[in-house]
Amino acid sequence: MDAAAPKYTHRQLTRWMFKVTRPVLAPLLASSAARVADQMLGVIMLAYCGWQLGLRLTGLPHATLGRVVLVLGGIALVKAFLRYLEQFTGHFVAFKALELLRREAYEHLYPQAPALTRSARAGDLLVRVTRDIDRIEVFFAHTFAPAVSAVLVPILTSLLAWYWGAGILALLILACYAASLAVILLLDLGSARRAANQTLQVRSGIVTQVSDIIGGNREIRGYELQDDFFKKQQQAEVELAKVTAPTHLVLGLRRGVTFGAVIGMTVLLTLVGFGQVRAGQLTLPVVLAVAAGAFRGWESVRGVEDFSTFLTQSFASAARLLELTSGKPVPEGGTLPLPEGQLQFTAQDVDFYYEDATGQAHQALKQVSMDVPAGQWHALVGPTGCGKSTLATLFARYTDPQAGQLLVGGQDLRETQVDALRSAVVYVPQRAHLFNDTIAANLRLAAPEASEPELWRALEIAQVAEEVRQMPQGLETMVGEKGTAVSGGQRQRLAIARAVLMHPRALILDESTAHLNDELAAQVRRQLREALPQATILEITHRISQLEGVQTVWVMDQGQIIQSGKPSELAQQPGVFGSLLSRA
Ligand SMILES: Nc1ncnc2c1ncn2[C@@H]1O[C@H](COP(=O)(O)OP(=O)(O)OP(=O)(O)O)[C@@H](O)[C@H]1O
Repeated sequence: MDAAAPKYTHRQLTRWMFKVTRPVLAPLLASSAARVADQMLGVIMLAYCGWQLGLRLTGLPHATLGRVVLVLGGIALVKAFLRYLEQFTGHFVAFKALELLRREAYEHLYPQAPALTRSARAGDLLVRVTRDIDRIEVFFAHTFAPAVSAVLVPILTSLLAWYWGAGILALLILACYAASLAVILLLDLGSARRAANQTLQVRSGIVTQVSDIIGGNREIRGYELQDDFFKKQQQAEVELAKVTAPTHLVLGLRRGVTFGAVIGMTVLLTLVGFGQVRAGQLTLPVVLAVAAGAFRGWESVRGVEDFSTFLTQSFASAARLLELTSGKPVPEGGTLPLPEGQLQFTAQDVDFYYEDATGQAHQALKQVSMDVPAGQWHALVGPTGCGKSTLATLFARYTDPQAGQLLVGGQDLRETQVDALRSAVVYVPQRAHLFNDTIAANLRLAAPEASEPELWRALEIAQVAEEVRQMPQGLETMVGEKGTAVSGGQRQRLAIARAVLMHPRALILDESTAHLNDELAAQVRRQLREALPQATILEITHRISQLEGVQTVWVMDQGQIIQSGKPSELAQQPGVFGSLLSRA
């Protein structure tokens, strides 16, 4: 997946962000109002100081120092309260926006799984649902209120100047603010936006690398590849420094421009103001009040500096998240209940393609047609990578084929209710995932109401009960992250036990006994057959010499079914099955 942002316009992204975070719009407005009021009080404070200084310099009646301090202290108190209000509502908005965005992401991810998780890079996915969401949150925390105050504070400041009779100075303030805003925003376009997109891409690559390193730690140590991986990480860091350089250049330039502009504006206002004082059109206190107030009001424009940086990053992140959440839910539709009775499966002229990271399609299944008779045990065999798992996941409707049709009990899978299908047709994947929880909790994922005796029964069928009994914590044993605290064979049998608890009408076992010795594997198969006498069982296996009780075997090669029949018949015929058998 590419992190390219231009897929969506800023308008589309803004509309999407506001749509997702609609519930926080009211506090967002409150936060913005508090910010504007706070900054305007800042303007008034400094203008008051300028005014009092002007009165003193011109010998006009002025307030005592104590009174000035009292007035400033009073304003400061209100200002502090407004600042607190802005921060409080701003943080409320930010955390609520985080929650809403996360919910939006996960709500859209689940319907796309498991097709999405089969193809997306796990690290990149992780970055999108964590870092990208954090960046979008910044849009609400640091972007909206500064944008509002950057527009309103200059207008209100110049209105104040106009109210004091300094019309020309008011116009000058507006012109200076507008020019600076334009420069800041223009300096941000182009290179900075591209840099933000590239940065996200590189960062996502780094996270993918890190998750790869953590996952493949044993291999890296085993093959002594630490230096290679370290160098790879270093290269990525260098790349990151390279792509972030334009952003830093723009930031530095902008900081210089804004600092120069604030000084320039204050000097200009003072000079023009003095001219007007000399011409008798304005008084010195007004000029000093306006110049000081305008100087303070600059804070609002400075906020735009940060805001435009955050905005660029937020848009880039929003584009990546929107791309993820707008992925097509797989599968869709399906209103018919599952047909009654034993389940028969049919594939008719099925083609399936995987898309790689560059968007190129690779065909995994070619014109596959097969009939899996109901209520018997069948096997799917073939060399590695020939398409067995792909075909099996299509029967559980993890995803849909690009061409052809799949039927269950004579009914199109696309027309069948997905929930009904998934609770009746259970696919036990090659690398079944165990969650970092107890054995009991992992089993109850399939059947939350299952009693302890039911759990033990399922474990017995899967031939793992004895081992669990011997564990000090028994059913309460933690399986560790990704089930690393149990052996590969135990993990597989726990996954089988979990499937058994669903009382499936059809079971697809994808190399589910690969880690077991022949004898244990045969026991598991026998127990399963006894426990699920009516179920249709399709087993993907490399254990080709152990197909006792198997009615039909399909042999696949390079995405096609090339042989099918009873194992004993196929063993007599020339072909792939015979040669696989001779090697077994
Ligand atoms: N998520 C994926 N993205 C891209 N290509 C994939 C993906 N999964 C599988 N493939 C490719 O599709 C083809 C069929 O893969 P599949 O896993 O179905 O084969 P298999 O027969 O089950 O292999 P094995 O016996 O090794 O498990 C292979 O060429 C594989 O590289």
